[in-house]
Amino acid sequence: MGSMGAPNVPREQSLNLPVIDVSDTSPENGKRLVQAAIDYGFLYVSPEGTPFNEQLIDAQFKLSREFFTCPLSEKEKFHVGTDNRGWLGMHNEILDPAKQSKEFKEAFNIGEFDEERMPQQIMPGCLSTETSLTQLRDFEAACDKTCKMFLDLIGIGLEVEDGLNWFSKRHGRPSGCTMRMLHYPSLPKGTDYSLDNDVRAGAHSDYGSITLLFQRSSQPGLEIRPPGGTDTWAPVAVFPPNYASSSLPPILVNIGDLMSYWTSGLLRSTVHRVIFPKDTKAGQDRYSLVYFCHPRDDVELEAVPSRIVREHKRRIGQADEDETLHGYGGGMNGKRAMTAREHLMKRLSATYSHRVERS
Ligand SMILES: O=C(O)CCC(=O)C(=O)O
Ligand SMILES: [Fe+2]
Repeated sequence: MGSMGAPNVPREQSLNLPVIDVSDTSPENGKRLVQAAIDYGFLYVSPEGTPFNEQLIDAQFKLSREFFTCPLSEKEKFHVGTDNRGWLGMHNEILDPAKQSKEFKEAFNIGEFDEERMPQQIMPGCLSTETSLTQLRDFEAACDKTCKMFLDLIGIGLEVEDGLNWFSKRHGRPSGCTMRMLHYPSLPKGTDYSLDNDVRAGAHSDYGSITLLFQRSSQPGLEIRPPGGTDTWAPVAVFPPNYASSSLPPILVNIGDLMSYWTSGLLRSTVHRVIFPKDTKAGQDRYSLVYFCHPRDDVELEAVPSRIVREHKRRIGQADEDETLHGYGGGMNGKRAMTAREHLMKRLSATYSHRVERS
C-alpha cells in the first residue's frame, strides 16, 4: 500500500474490491478497509465477522417478497409520507433528476424503531405480526452492529486521535437510519421501456455515512462509476472471484455523501445505479435489501481528528488555519458545523418531489 490517502488505482484496472472481516480490528485491516474506501468507495464485508447468518438474511428476503406480492391497493395504503417512510411505487423516485428516466422499481422504507423497539410508522399486516416484527428487529440490530464495527475500523484505519470509536460514538438514536426493501420486477413483454435509457435505479450516491447492501446470488445489476471514469460504468459482481460461499453473497458496503463530506472527500461516495440484466432481457426479478446508516441527528459534522484527513486537506488545498473548523458556517446561522440531520434534509429535498420533513 502506498502512502495513505493517495488513491491507489491504476486507470485501466478492473474493480478489485477487497473482502473485509470487520471483526479483525488490527491496524492493517483498518488500513485495507480505508484504502478501499478511498479508491472505490465500495467493498465487500464477509457475513462471518458480523451478527448476520444465512438464516437471518433469507428470512428478511422472505418478508420482503411477502410484502411486495400484496395487491397494489394494499400497498398504496402505505404510500411514502413526508417522513420518507413507507412504500414507493414504480417511477415514484427520480434518483437521477438530470436524466429523468423511468425507474422500474418499488421500495418499502422502514425508519428506525423507537425505544420500545416498535416501528414509528403504520406497518402493513404482513410486516407487523409478532414473528415479522421480531425478524425486522433482529435484522435492524445486526445492521446497526455491523455498521458500528465498520465505523470502528474506519477510525482505526484513519488513526483517529480522539478514540478509535470516534465515528461509532456519533451514531445512535434519533437518526435517519433506514432499512429499505427493494423489488425490481421483471417486465411483461411489450412494456414500454428502453434498455438504453431506462434503468432499475438511476445514477445516484447515497446520503448517509455508510450503506449496507444485501443481494441474492443470481440477481446482478449493480454498477459503479470506476475511479477516474466520468461516463463509464463497472459492474460489481454479487460474488467476488474465489469467494468461499456460492449461496450467501457477502454484504456490499459503500461510503455515503455524509461520510465523504465529513472526511473532506478523502473517503469516496461513489455514484452507482442498477441496470436491467443485459443477457436475460428484463425477464428476471431482482430483490435487494439496503440499510442506510446515519449519525445521530444532532451530531455536528466537525473536523475529524485524524492526521490522515488533515494531510489530505492540505493536499487538496482545503486546510483551514484552525483545523477544528471543518464545515464551519454550514449549519444554522453560520455559527457551527452542519448537523447530520441538516445534511440529510438538504439531500432528500433534491430527490423527492414532495417536501420531506420529519417531525
Ligand atoms: O438495489 C440495489 O442494488 C441498490 C439500491 C440502491 O443503491 C439504493 O437504494 O440506494
Ligand atoms: Fe444507493
